[in-house]
Amino acid sequence: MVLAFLLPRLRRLQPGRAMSTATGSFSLQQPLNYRDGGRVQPADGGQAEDVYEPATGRVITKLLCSGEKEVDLAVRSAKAAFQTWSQTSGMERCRVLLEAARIIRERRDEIATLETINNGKSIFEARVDIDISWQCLEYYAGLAGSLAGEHIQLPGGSFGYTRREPLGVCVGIGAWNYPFQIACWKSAPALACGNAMVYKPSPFTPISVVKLAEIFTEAGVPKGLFNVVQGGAATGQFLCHHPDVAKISFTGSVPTGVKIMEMAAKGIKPVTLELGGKSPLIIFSDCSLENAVNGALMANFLTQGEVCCNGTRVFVERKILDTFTKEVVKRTQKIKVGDPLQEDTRMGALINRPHLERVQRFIQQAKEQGAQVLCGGDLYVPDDPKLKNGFYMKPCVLGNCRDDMMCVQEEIFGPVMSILPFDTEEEVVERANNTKFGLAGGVFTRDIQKAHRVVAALKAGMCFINNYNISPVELPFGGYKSSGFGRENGRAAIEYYSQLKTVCVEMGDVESVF
Ligand SMILES: NC(=O)C1=CN([C@@H]2O[C@H](COP(=O)(O)OP(=O)(O)OC[C@H]3O[C@@H](n4cnc5c(N)ncnc54)[C@H](O)[C@@H]3O)[C@@H](O)[C@H]2O)C=CC1
Ligand SMILES: C[N+](C)(C)CCCC(=O)O
Repeated sequence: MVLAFLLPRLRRLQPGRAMSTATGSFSLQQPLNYRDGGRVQPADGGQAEDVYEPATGRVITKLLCSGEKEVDLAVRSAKAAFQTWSQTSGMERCRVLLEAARIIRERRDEIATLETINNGKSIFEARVDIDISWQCLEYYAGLAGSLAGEHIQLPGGSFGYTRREPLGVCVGIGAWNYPFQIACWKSAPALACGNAMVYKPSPFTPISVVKLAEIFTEAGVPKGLFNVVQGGAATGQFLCHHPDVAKISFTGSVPTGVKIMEMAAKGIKPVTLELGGKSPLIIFSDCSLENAVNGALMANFLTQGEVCCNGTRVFVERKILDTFTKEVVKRTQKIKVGDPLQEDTRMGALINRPHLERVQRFIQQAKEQGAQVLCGGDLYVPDDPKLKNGFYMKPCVLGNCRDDMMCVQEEIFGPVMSILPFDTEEEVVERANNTKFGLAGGVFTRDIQKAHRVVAALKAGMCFINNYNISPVELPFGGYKSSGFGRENGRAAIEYYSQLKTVCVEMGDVESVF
């Protein structure tokens, strides 16, 4: 069972507060910025952008982009909240974060519904995202009380100790594929460590993060500790350049990651970069075929394939190429695409029209370069008239692929799997690593030595053996090479939201050199 890791946690779920919004009926008038404990209109900027419901192509609200003044107000407010929050004990922070986790769990359906409306992913998946989100808050709540330094003995009874201190106002900049979850992956460790955060979601998905801000306030974080500013690149730049910002954690594309690092360099600000990928999934002939097929679907088709760590280069040992491919194609054709708020839908709509067209161009180019479309790839227009203008396509499996094709080299960020045959372990490891990215990788085999040997050789930050794309919050997540650096989740993230102070204590007299 691919989702088995979640089941013990899901059993603890309280019944969700049901939300009955139907696709095509949602609209929002409330302001989308959040500052000092409430929703506000931005103080300046004000350029309006349409926000869409991908399932129908409708505009559901307008986003007002924040200008320099608004960004400054948000950072100032966070700085003031930091003064009190950073002085609380870890146990106090733990209690507040646990309360926030509890509220998210209670409003799971409501938040998942908003996420589905604004992102286009199926409600089934959105609920899993929200579960991972509250688990993340619970996890860092648990760590908050035990953040500690070391005590080191020195000669003559002298000693030193280290303190793990917060950084100050951290900036989170998120992508549109996991709007609520990305905000939790950043804010939970940031707040647990005693920091404040100003968060800027993607302008495509501005809605659910404001709910998170409201929940933090309700749970008892000081006003201003978690502020939201809305906008695109210009707003992001104001944030990155702000002198009172201590750290930037970014999730998004490689080109933007480069710009973020350049801006951070000017202020000597530490950065966490969670960037794109083109990860390999290696299927050996001695695998459990059923698990490998399930794994390949998990690795390619969650959130319409708009997942950074997707295993989109599926290397299959030639001996089982035909059997594996046949089964993967059969299962892919059965994926129910359509209204994402329907309980039995498993693939919704892509984020917007330009992105859908970009994915289509990749498929067209793949065909021109000699790949064979084994299934899907075409636009899909559901029968339901209200979905006619939605951004749907059928999940696609490409055969006859070669390593030099664009579809195998570039991140498509859509539901497109490329199948590549291989003959030997040595060969496949070399080909798997032959990429500028290094976010994730996976291997399916029953041979445990081979499994560990292969993942040890993969140049990627997040490797899976006999599964793919599950995300226990206890495990660090992040990339190698152009996929970025720094880690989210797990104990490792603490290091990226705190700084170490060393205190050297003299118990004797000063022996001066002079
Ligand atoms: N490694 C990871 O954890 C993840 C990586 N991604 C990557 O993100 C990409 C898709 O997301 P997009 O939102 O299209 O990426 P993007 O890079 O266009 O935008 C990401 C965020 O950065 C902001 N931004 C854009 N230009 C900026 C600038 N000059 N200064 C400051 N902020 C700026 C955007 O408004 C948005 O909030 C894919 O390449 C994907 O691989 C997406 C999700 C997770
Ligand atoms: C949740 N998971 C593992 C499927 C994806 C997380 C990374 C991302 O934001 O794309």
